[in-house]
Order: sequence, then structure tokens, then C-alpha cells
Amino acid sequence: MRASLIQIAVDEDEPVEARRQRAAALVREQSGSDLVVLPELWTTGAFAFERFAEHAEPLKGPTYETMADAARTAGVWLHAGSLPERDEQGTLYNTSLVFSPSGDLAAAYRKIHRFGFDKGEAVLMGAGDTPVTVALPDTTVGLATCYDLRFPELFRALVDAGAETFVVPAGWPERRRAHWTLLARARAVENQTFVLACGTAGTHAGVPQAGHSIVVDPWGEVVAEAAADEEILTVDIDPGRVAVTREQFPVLKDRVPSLHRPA
Ligand SMILES: O=C(O)CCC(=O)C(=O)O
Repeated sequence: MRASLIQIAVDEDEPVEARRQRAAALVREQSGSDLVVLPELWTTGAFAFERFAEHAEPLKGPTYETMADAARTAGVWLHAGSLPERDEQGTLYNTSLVFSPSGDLAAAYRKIHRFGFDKGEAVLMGAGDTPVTVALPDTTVGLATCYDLRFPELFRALVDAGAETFVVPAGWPERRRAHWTLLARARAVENQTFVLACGTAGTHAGVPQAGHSIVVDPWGEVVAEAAADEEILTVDIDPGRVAVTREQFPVLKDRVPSLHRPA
């Protein structure tokens, strides 16, 4: 399975619509890939909080339409990263979209763990409440977004729902890059899954982005890692490695779920 992670630069001097069209062109160029991934909140920038409301869209807004068309044209599964979604009640969500190669929506996931503590996304957006998996032809993908990476219980829930590969779009800041790499590897090794984590490049709202998109295998080894600038990271992975790893080193069978519930 060939996957391409589009580590697009998100800078404020590029208008949102220009970046939307540029992202679509980059997706169309990946027609030889099976799965293409964009990062978190790449239309606005994950730290450009004041832009969320201005550029929020209904689920089936301009980003949805543009990305559905790009997936269809390229003939790829497309995790189109996330966008600021506004629902019919006016609540904003950090929502990821996954399209099939025919351009149909295969899954939507509203980020569960909002970042910012008492400001930013944590106060401006609503929280999702549903872990989401989506079955691709070669692997079942579990969806998580950026800060979610710090919450292993979400990833266990996704494993229990059948996930063999985690796709994690992010807008991770450079100053915590060491955490990004460590957490991506931890989620892979503890769950014996692939992790495809796609960050952004550039600087927005004064926050330099880490880039360093990363692909980790079920043994926790780094298959490929991008540098800091805009880059497309393309890897060939064998999803069959998940079953083999779980068979040969069956730690997931030794879980004691009864101890994980409150007494
Ligand atoms: O957890 C972190 O250090 C970064 C999280 C983040 O930037 C986000 O979720 O948008």
C-alpha cells in the first residue's frame, strides 16, 4: 500500500482559497498512491484561532467539494485532514474528512480532545464524542487528530474497533517536536499498528510548525520521516505486518480489561 503524506506549508500570507486549490493540485499529483493524507486545519492554520470562525464551513462546504473532486480525479483514498466545521446550531468542530476514490465521503471525525486548556480550540470549538474507524481495502484506519495523540485510551478504543493503521493529521508546533515523534512511536508500538502522522510546515499566528511528518511501523520503527519544510512523504507499507506482529508478539492478548474499569 502506497501512502503519501502532504506536509503542506500553512502561512498567513497565502489566502485560504489559494491554499485549498494548491492542496487539491498536490492531491491530484498523487494518483499512483493508494492513500493520501493532509494535515490538521490546513485551510486556516491550527493556531490561527481568530480565523476559525471566519473560515468555518458546513461539512459539505468548499473544502469538502474540492477534496471530493481531488480524490475522484486522482482515484485515491483521501484523508483530507481537518477543517473548521460549523454545524447547523453554529457550533464549531475540528472535523476530519475521508473520501473514497470515487469521491464519496467514507468517514468524518470530530476531534475529541481539544487543545488549548482554557483558550484557543478548547474554548472556540465543540468536542467530538465518537471514535471513528474506516475500512480501506488493505487496512482498517483509526482516526485521531493532533492533541489526541496524547491520549492512549482513544487509540485503544480504536484498536478494539478494529484499527490496524492510525492516521493522525496535525498542526504540531516545533517547540514540542520531540513529543510528536515519541508519541507517534509509542502509539504504534503499544497497539502494534502503523501510524501515519502528517503535520504542517510553515509559521502561522507566530507559531513555527514542526513538520517532521512520520510513518511508524507496528514494531515502533520509523519507516520514513519528513524534514521541516513543505514536503510530500511517500512510503510503501505492508499492512499485513500488523497481523504478523500481533501473532508473533501477542501482547494485546495479555490485556486485563477488568482492571481498566473504575471499581
Ligand atoms: O499536544 C501538543 O503539543 C500540540 C497539540 C496541538 O497543537 C493541537 O492539537 O492542535
